[in-house]
Amino acid sequence: MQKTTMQRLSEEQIKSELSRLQGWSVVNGKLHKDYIFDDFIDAFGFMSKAAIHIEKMNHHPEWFNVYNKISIDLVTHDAGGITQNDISLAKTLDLLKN
Ligand SMILES: C[C@H](O)[C@H](O)[C@H]1CNC2=NC(N)=NC(=O)C2=N1
Repeated sequence: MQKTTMQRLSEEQIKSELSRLQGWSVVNGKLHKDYIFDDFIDAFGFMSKAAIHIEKMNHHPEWFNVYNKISIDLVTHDAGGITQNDISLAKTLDLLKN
């Protein structure tokens, strides 16, 4: 698998990206959002659908599911911070959620 070098975004760049996203914030240095679904089946369906895109992007979320809730944290481990890959994944997840 090819490794792409990704630059950590600056505080300013993150702030500007956040202003164009809905419901995302930075928590403990990671892009964070909680999604609420009707039930577990809906939440799990979303995760399955998202998994296809995640694999294609080769960029993986930290996520935690309990029943109808998915708590999502996005960070680029290779870069040790938030990169454009995290922004792209946030946008992809939001599109799949709606
Ligand atoms: C080898 C492979 O490209 C890396 O491990 C990828 C896979 N998915 C990844 N996902 C995330 N969130 N951060 C990474 O640094 C990362 N690196």
